[in-house]
Amino acid sequence: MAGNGVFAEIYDGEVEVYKYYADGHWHKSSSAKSVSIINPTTRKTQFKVQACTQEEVNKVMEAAKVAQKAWARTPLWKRAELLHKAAAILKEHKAPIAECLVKEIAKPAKDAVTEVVRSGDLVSYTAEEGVRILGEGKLLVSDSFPGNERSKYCLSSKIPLGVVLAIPPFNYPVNLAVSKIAPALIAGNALVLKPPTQGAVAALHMIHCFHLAGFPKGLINCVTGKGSEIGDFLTMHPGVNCISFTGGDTGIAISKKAGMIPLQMELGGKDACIVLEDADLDLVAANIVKGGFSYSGQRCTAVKVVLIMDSVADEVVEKVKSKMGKLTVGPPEDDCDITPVVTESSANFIEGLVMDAKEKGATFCQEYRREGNLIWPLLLDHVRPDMRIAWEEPFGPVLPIIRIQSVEEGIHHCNASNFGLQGCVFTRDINKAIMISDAMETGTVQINSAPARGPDHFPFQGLKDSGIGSQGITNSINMMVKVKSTVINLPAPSYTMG
Ligand SMILES: NC(=O)C1=CN([C@@H]2O[C@H](COP(=O)(O)OP(=O)(O)OC[C@H]3O[C@@H](n4cnc5c(N)ncnc54)[C@H](OP(=O)(O)O)[C@@H]3O)[C@@H](O)[C@H]2O)C=CC1
Ligand SMILES: O=C(O)[C@H](O)COP(=O)(O)O
Repeated sequence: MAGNGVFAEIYDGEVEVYKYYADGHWHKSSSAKSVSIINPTTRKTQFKVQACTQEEVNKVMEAAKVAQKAWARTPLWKRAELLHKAAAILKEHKAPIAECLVKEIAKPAKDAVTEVVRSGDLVSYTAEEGVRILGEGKLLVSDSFPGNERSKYCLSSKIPLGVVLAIPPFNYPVNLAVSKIAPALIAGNALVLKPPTQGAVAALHMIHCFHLAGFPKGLINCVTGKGSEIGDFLTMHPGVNCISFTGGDTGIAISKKAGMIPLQMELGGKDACIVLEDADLDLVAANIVKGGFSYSGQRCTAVKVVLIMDSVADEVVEKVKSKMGKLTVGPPEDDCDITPVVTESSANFIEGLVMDAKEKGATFCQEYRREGNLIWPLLLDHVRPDMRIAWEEPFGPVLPIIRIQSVEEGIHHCNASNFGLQGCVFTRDINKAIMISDAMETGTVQINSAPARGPDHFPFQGLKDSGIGSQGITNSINMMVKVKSTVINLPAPSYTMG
């Protein structure tokens, strides 16, 4: 059960508020204020977390800075050992953490468990990858540059950045937190996590698993509060040496305000699915349903617009409709496919897109139905570029289909988007697939499968408004270090003899 057993320490039962984590301990905020987490299904307060103060953030940053210096001196194999321990504890306690995900973000029960297990695996893989890539440096010799003899040896190695600020979004509050925490730690950095409000309690449980693993005090910290209230103070804090953020347009605002520090931004997407006439239409339909409706479309990598050749559109629409009819709709506890979207304002936003499409003449393949935050899956056919849903990201179970007359028209629509996260193309012709992939202005193109971030060691990046930098385990480790060179100057040129 959440907040019980080994997790009792993180909960203040008297006032029913979860504590925040700093300097190796669980604390109540001096603000005496809390932030409510609303269960998307019941629309009632499920949990409360501390509203941390600026003073508390200052203390966390100071402690993190001190702890980081000692951590950077900790042998790499020991850092990896602790990460492996945390991963095992996380997986051992998957049930109570998954329970939080069900209650806070209405993630279907089985997917909630998968998120925690995937997170444990990600932490272990990062430990292994870190040992490999951080254990190696480079030796450069000077005589490769014109005019030089071999009188200088340059040793370059990877050193930590300092304090990494991690801000994940609501849809993967555990997995997208550890995808920042583990690379930061293996690389010798300290970490301050600001979890999303919806998902904060799952994140606090996850942090407790790192606490139980025995990381040094002050190295890992988790401050809670509304992003709109403490977000700016955190992201503009002089103690922060790197920000790794996943979320929506907030990330664009952060990148304008942050100082001269490395940024890793994974933002929104409008992932297009381009379907050619020669595609395997059963495969297409299965991937449209999986890609468009998993976790009710609340994935940055969800299929968010289908661009389909007119000649095969009718057949695909029928196949998709038939598969959508089998999706179960209801509470996450029952492991339904479609569950309530995260907040009422999110449901209202989705409804706004649907009503705009209705007014402008889109074809509704199902009746629009909503109860509270629960929106039934909806396919909108004959969507045109003048409709908002052709461009905006619903982050809900509503999928537009735009019929195209040529592949060029599909590529043009995809590239006219301000987003450039992922996209996919369905065809049996690999040559065409490669050429379309090259033409699509997105960070990743999937051939004959729906977009997806995983496996978690694959590079994952967005172009344009979809992000800065690249994630994936290896890229995240490399992003959270800087290069240090030490140059050995020899008294005379020296050449290695054969
Ligand atoms: N490319 C990717 O990998 C992904 C992108 N996304 C995108 O994220 C969006 C949905 O996620 P959502 O969580 O609603 O995104 P938001 O951008 O609203 O929030 C993301 C995180 O930022 C915090 N935050 C809010 N305001 C500030 C601020 N001023 N300064 C610092 N942090 C702040 C939030 O905290 P709080 O909850 O307290 O407001 C939350 O932890 C969609 O657009 C989606 O496409 C989502 C997942 C993955
Ligand atoms: O937040 C998201 O939506 C993810 O980064 C996408 O992850 P997934 O493709 O594994 O669902």
